Amino acid sequence: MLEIADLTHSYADGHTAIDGLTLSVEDGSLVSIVGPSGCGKSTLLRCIAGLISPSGGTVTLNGRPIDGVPDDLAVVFQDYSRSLFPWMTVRDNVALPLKRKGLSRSARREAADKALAEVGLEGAGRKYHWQLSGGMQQRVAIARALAYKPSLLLMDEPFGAVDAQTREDLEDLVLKLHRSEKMTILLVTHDIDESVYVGDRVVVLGKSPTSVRADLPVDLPTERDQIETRADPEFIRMRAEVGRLIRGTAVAEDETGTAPETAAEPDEAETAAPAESVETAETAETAETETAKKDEDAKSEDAKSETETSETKAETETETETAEQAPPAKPARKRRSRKAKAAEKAAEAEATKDEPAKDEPAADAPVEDKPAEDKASGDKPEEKATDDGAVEEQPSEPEATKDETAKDETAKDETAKDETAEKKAAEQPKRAKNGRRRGRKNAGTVVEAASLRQGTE
Ligand SMILES: Nc1ncnc2c1ncn2[C@@H]1O[C@H](COP(=O)(O)OP(=O)(O)OP(=O)(O)O)[C@@H](O)[C@H]1O
Repeated sequence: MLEIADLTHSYADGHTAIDGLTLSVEDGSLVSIVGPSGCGKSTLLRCIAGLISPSGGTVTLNGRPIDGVPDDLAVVFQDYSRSLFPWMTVRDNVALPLKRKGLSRSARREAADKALAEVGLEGAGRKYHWQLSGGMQQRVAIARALAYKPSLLLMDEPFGAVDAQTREDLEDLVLKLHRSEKMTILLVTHDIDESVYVGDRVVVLGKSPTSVRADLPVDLPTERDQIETRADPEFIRMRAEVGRLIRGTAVAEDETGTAPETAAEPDEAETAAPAESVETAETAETAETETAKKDEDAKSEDAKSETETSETKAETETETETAEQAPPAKPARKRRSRKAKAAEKAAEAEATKDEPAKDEPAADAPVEDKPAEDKASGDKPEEKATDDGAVEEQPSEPEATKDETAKDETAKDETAKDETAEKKAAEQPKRAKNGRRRGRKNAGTVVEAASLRQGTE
């Protein structure tokens, strides 16, 4: 049981996002949360996830006050590209949080495969997420939450970045998993129809500073169908009511002239600045989470190249190496010749092959085996890197490569652009490794803070 009592949160700049919000969520229910843009939905989820400490009130999960990210909680955010690691296979991404549960490697992989099968991605485990469509990537993110088996799953606009058809498929997937896994789900959405379609209840939040404006039970058959349910008179009535409540919030407050226009809380300014504030907060949060994850993963990845028994030693050595070598790694790279780079890539590819070869001899070649997808390996990571905190530093590498090519090579270097997909694939873990090393530099304190669990994104 999740219980939120008289929750209040004001940000450091004095803006109050939540004011006196009270809500109870029974175990096993799926509650949709809707509200006007900027009202405080994400702030509420972050308070529940323990990612921010509320200014006032209490949040308790199964009787325990939340004062950090609870162990049995998982979060799925809208932007899956931020939460999946490009240097890890889909399966390893899904298995990663399970380290927190102390499962053996084989148990983690088994659980990951099972979760992937549940979201319809059996067979995709050996690929990288950037080889998959947006909808498939979000399935991976859902599978990761699923594998973790949280008692509470928080979803913040989880289908906001996919097309309409995929969105419907994912809604049905969540409904199916909710029924089979019986986990409690809180789903924040902007989509009124979606809130009614998936929810057992729809909680409508009021304008910022938000509190619960209405808490409506959804009186529709448990089995939902995209065509029939949406044509159900009760569905139509509900969506109209929720719509009125959301719009009514703005109208009622506008009419009173109290909320938006006061100098104390100018709403226009709030919505102009907020977008950036929110983005900044999310980016920082994701970067922190990812840094924490990178740290965890880097330890594991480094250790993988050693024998099982020498894991600790490998980790220690790599840490030392990182501390000493990480800072100069980037400039040094720019000066390396193509020959040296090629040798390095080959070595890197070999190192990468070593790891899966232990458990699954053919698993190392998800990219190599698929020339058609190799183009993606050259393009997608760069794209992702642009807006992906985790990979933020990675894009500089392809750029650096281009610069170098321009400076040091002549027409011959045009050929370098046509490097085989194998080389690009081999380069991917290389970039990733550099990213991990950089990330690790900052990871200590984040891991110490420990508020960000592997199960959160
Ligand atoms: N880090 C922050 N510092 C200051 N104000 C913030 C911060 N994060 C959010 N806010 C403000 O708190 C309010 C609620 O933001 P929040 O992101 O929770 O709203 P939301 O309902 O999730 O928005 P949206 O529907 O647009 O996703 C907004 O006015 C926003 O500007």
